[in-house]
Amino acid sequence: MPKEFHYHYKIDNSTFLRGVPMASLHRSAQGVPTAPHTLAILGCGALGTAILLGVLASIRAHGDSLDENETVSPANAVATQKSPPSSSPTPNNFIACVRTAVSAARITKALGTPPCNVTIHHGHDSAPSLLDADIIILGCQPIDLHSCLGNDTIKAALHGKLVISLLAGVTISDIESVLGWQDGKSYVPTTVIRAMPNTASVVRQSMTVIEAPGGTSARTLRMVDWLFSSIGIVQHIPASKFDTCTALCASTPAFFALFLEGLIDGAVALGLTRSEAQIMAAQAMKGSAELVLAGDHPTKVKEEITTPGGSTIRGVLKLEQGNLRAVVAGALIECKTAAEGLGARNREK
Ligand SMILES: NC(=O)C1=CN([C@@H]2O[C@H](COP(=O)(O)OP(=O)(O)OC[C@H]3O[C@@H](n4cnc5c(N)ncnc54)[C@H](OP(=O)(O)O)[C@@H]3O)[C@@H](O)[C@H]2O)C=CC1
Ligand SMILES: O=C(O)[C@@H]1CCC=N1
Repeated sequence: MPKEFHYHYKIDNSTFLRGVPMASLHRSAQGVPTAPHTLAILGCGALGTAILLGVLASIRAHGDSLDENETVSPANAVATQKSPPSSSPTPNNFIACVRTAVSAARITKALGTPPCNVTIHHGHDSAPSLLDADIIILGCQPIDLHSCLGNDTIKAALHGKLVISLLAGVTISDIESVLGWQDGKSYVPTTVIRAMPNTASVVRQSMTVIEAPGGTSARTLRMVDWLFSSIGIVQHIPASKFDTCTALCASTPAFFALFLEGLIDGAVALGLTRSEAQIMAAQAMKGSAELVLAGDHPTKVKEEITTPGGSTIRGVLKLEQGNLRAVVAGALIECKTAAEGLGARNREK
């Protein structure tokens, strides 16, 4: 039987209630502390850790009231939360579950000294830790869905709770069928929602799409919107668009990273240092994105820079010799198809 380990972080010397620093207890409108609310990340890998760090940073930025007035909210986002749900408790207690000690150490290192209560659990049976959780973010690889959720102790620990799946290509019904009880009962007592953030969650700049089945309670929707809008922008989408949005929201940071690498290599070839080129290229990319988020069409951004007979159009035409836009569109389509495949592969198990 594998050994299970727990690491508890105590941030200051304040009194702890069920492991939660008194200073971090959520207060209702009347100023009365509500019960601790626990968010677990089952499969706290690259993305789970980015979300955990982003949410903790959000809480740090807003103090013990968890007031979320600072959330990113562009005019065209369908759903963003500017404030935490007043009628539902927001998480103030966190559990990160992974399989291996190496991954637990990675999270420990990433957390540094967090001003919040976090428990890290590693081992192959996360069920005891999940008993304490109210909301579970599922962050394992799609191929690990069955090994992660498939045993009865885990299912029992999830009974009646909210599961937010990050898994690419894995549908809500895929998860519900894994959670279905083996004794023949057809109902699924766990609420399952899909969310597709990206690794910019760690700097609270994620683009997260959410699929919530009809009938999801308003309270649950407020909670999920608050959670992901605390680390970026949130948009609700139907199931039919999910794989496309997975490619567009979750995979494209890797595309942009490639573009940045090309720019940096070019700048280095021209004599800049890598570090100065990196900041300049990334800030130029960020500023361009901000212009589009502020309402400028990409064509306008391009046309305002390409002065007649100028230098920029020469570079743009060079990119078009490489068929840039068609290549990028094709890469996105490939990504979407591959995301669908991740789910299908899982169903064959
Ligand atoms: N990376 C990204 O940018 C994005 C990823 N996604 C989706 O998010 C999910 C996670 O991706 P990513 O973070 O990159 O993957 P990782 O491989 O980095 O993380 C997966 C984690 O799950 C843990 N795990 C697996 N099985 C169990 C188990 N039975 N109990 C507890 N922990 C378990 C692993 O632990 P251990 O390390 O100890 O083995 C690992 O830490 C995937 O489904 C992916 O499709 C979605 C959007 C973006
Ligand atoms: O590449 C992957 O498998 C995951 C899914 C979306 C982003 N990263």
